[in-house]
Amino acid sequence: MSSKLYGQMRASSSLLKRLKQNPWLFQWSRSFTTMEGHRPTMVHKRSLDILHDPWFNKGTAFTMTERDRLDLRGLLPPNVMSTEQQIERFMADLKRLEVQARDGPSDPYALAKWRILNRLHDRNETMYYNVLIANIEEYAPIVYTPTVGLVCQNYSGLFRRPRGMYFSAEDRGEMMSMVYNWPADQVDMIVVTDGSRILGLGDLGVQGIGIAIGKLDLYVAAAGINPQRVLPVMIDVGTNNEKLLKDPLYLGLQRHRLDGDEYIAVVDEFMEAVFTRWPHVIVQFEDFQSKWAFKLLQRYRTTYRMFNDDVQGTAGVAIAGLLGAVRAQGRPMIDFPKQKIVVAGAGSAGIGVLNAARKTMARMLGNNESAFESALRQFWVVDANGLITDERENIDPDALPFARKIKEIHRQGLREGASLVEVVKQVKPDVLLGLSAVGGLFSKEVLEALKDSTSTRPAIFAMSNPTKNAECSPEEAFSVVGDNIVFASGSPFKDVDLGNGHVGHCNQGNNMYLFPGIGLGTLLSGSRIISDGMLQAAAECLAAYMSEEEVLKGVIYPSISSIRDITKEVAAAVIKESIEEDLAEGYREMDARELRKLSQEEIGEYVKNNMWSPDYPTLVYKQD
Ligand SMILES: NC(=O)C1=CN([C@@H]2O[C@H](COP(=O)(O)OP(=O)(O)OC[C@H]3O[C@@H](n4cnc5c(N)ncnc54)[C@H](O)[C@@H]3O)[C@@H](O)[C@H]2O)C=CC1
Ligand SMILES: CC(=O)C(=O)O
Ligand SMILES: [Mg+2]
Repeated sequence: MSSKLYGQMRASSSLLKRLKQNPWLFQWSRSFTTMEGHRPTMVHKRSLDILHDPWFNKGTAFTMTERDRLDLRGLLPPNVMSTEQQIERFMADLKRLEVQARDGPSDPYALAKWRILNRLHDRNETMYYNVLIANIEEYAPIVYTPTVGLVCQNYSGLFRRPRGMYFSAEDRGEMMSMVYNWPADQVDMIVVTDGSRILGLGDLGVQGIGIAIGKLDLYVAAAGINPQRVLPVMIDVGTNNEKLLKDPLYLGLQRHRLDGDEYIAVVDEFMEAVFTRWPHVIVQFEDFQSKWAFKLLQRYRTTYRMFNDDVQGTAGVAIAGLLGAVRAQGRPMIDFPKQKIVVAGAGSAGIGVLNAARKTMARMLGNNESAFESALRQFWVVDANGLITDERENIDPDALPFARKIKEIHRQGLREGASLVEVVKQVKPDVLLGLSAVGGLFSKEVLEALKDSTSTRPAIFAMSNPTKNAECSPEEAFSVVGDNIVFASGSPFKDVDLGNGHVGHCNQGNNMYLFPGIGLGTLLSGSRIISDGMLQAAAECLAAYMSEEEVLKGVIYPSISSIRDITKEVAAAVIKESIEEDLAEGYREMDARELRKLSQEEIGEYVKNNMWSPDYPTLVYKQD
């Protein structure tokens, strides 16, 4: 105890008296003076308990040695901040909010709403999910696209309390033990990203954890996964975003991304660690750059319960929408293989959609090799370098099957690298689908060209996220191409008033209609892996969800207000398929044999009964 403080205490007889009567006050004063004297403070807690205790929490300022001593490694972003930096980060964020509230995005208060919801999430999960579920239409655009994009872009400023785990390149060799720093013994769902391609916003490094949190919010709200059993994960292998590399307040590793075998070794170690601690967990890969999205999917999909949402979830949602667009023309779904489809964007999402659409067409055409080959003639793929043909040098192997033969293309009046507008003019497609991350790519000229479509009802899918990356808005589409189109976008837009009491319907074509059901169905079936058949069953279920009357009105996806119901149906379809493929091993007391005995209706009940609802449980105190 410092002599100065001791002297002050002696001088205060009333304080001494109070100290004698209240020993805890004495303890407090001792710990205060020891802190003054830089002697350690004893704490009787570790891990998240420390971070959730405002008395002891230092947040991002915990040093690495303290993080190891207190079981905090992995529970905080890896860059250790000084006190000054912490304050600077907070102040910079506060200022940013003021600017955004003045002249920010379309909803200037979106970020402020996110903060308020996030604070509630930190304080009271049951209430948070109650609010989210009851107001899903209003708040999905806040916790998910588009606002989650803004949140990720500003995450280093917004970060307050940790949520989820960070496995960084600096944690190599430690992951198997640090996974035990997570307090929950049971984890059902992990959403993991490496932050390399967040929505259409590019490499956001460690800040991409926001997307994993947003996706898991939908897992809880739509699929009824217990919020205590979800885990958002960031694998921080560095960033190639030069702005973040130069920003002293950036919370992630400030080094260029690991690549090649070093990168794979980190992801391998993470997968091994989480499946060792939680053998039944399901891992959703989210927003990995295409370079790794396909490779990691192939690497893990036959050994682990995992899927890639951008490749596989998006594909299923697109197939459901494409089949809806055929029905909206008043034609049977079986006419799908006759559709001419121009796809702008050949990344993880675009190629995922193309592969699934090709397979669906091939199945409808007889499911043989020639059907598989002839289906390819229905697609024209345009990327940043224009139309992809077999004349293209250094073609991405995943895009190769969709490269058009140059002779055929010349006959159509096209060439290698032809622009999107040229392609639309020559092909006159039934469908124009964008997964390019380029806002406004479907320019007035492109949309004008689509007016010559040979379809009775052209379909436009502007699927890139967030809102500013949409290839066009519904207003632009309806006003240029005409009232008789089908329109879908990845982020939500309002319906368009076409005048005379008519409404141009804006569908939200987003993988949120499938991933929660794929996860829930896999969990409740206890399927060993997530097969193509299970994903196909999910897509078909979504396609069949819309009534004839709805699709004829151009409504090809459900309203988000029914997301819990559609998720339940999708989960049931996934379970049924996993039983048929003999992959289901059961879940808890519902073993594989019992599962096989369930009727369609009983599977539906089983799903419903296992969905978590935000009701306060009765609490009983138990001493240690
Ligand atoms: N609606 C939904 O459910 C989903 C939407 N997305 C969105 O799709 C977009 C793309 O995602 P990824 O495929 O993973 O990205 P990516 O970066 O792997 O691929 C982007 C592709 O667009 C191409 N591209 C760039 N400029 C172009 C141009 N001017 N014209 C034509 N193509 C161009 C690139 O060459 C590349 O092939 C993102 O905005 C993402 O938010 C992704 C998954 C789901
Ligand atoms: C929706 C989604 O997964 C994406 O834009 O990446
Ligand atoms: Mg994604």
